[in-house]
Amino acid sequence: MAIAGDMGRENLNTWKNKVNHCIDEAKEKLFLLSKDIWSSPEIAYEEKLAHDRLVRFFSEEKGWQVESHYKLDTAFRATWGPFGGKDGDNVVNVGFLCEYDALPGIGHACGHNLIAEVGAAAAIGLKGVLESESNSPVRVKVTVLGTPAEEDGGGKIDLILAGAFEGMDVVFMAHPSQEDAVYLPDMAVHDVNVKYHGKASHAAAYPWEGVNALDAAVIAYNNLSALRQQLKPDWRLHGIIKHGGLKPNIIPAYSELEFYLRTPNRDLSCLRAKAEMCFRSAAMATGCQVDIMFAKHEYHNILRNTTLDQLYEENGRTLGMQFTTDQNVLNTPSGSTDFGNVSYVVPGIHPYFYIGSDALNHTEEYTAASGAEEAQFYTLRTAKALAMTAVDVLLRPDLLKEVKEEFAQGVFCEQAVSKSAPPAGAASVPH
Ligand SMILES: NCCC[C@H](NC(=O)CCN)C(=O)O
Repeated sequence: MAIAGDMGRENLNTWKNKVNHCIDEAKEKLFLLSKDIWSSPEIAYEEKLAHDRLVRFFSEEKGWQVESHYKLDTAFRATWGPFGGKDGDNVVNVGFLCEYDALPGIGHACGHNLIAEVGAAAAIGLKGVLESESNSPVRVKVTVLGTPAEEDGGGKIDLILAGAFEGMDVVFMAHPSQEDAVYLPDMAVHDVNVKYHGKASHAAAYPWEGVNALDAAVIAYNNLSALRQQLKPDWRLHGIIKHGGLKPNIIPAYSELEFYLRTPNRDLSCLRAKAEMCFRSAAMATGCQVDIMFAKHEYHNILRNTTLDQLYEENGRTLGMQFTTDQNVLNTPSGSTDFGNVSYVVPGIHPYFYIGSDALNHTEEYTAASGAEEAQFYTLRTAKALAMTAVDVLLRPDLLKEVKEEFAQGVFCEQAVSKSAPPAGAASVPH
């Protein structure tokens, strides 16, 4: 990777130091932003307070154009620029993503308040250096997208379909974890909701008149547990019984399950077909009617961009990050994210970051860690590494071209591998 002649390493370092300085200067208000989001956890598509708080944050900053309720009720967009370069130059549009949805019952147990903070901090850092350096060789626009509903539904996929990512050249976000990792293998996932309809009856007086929907749910659950043993080691299949009846002496007329089906790449069709047989056979065994409703969106696996990964790692190291080398962590399928779909439409990165705690995501301990002051150092360090990587993309000649070439090649290869994968945002499949 080359460094510009007249914009050599010294200049690059000056820019990066300024980025870090701007982020440090804003640290109090960034912590307040994060803490406010953390204190009022809201689930997917209901992040009204978080939306309003982030909109207020960017409206109070100078120079940002802020669009509330941008294409979705709880999404927003804040843009700054174009700035620098010469009139008529191509504009490089750098995107930072904020997530801010919480989990039901346990609040910000995945630390999405910190994702919002990282996105806001990195954007402020990049804008800060561009403003203070009047000689930006490229014409730059900074875009912050507030993307709701990562834990459920896939707000980023809604936004992709609504055109919100059009015109972006590169996109950055980071996710809290137990370690710093440039990349962890996030999987494709398709959520499915299953309802069994039976017939109520007195469970002791005339049980033979009933059709037991809870039995159907339990049989389906067991079918899927048996299926799991036959699946590839890197596939995942897991779920809950959401409704299982009202009272022991009423044969349950209704039950409901929710399952997530995951594979390492976008072709979920085989797992979907196998799971469907499990659900249908349980209906047949019990005489229930079944409704199988797949979620409207599938999440894709993340398409890696190693050019960006490498830069992020270099920048992170200069800030003292120690990236995990544990092969178990690096190669074990982690969860899923709707950033996977973004990674197929815009080149980008989604590194993971340590937040000062060994607690595991989706636990109450992680909720506490996400709101703790200790997480702040790591969160801002991550924002700095992202913004520094954006500086590399802007200042190093031909780097953006390299990033885009790798992206195009990656999309092409993935398409060849999973020819049968449905397009992003495939319609829900009622049965
Ligand atoms: N229904 C989609 C679930 C997404 C969820 N995401 C996370 O936990 C964020 C960390 N990757 C998941 O269960 O993977």
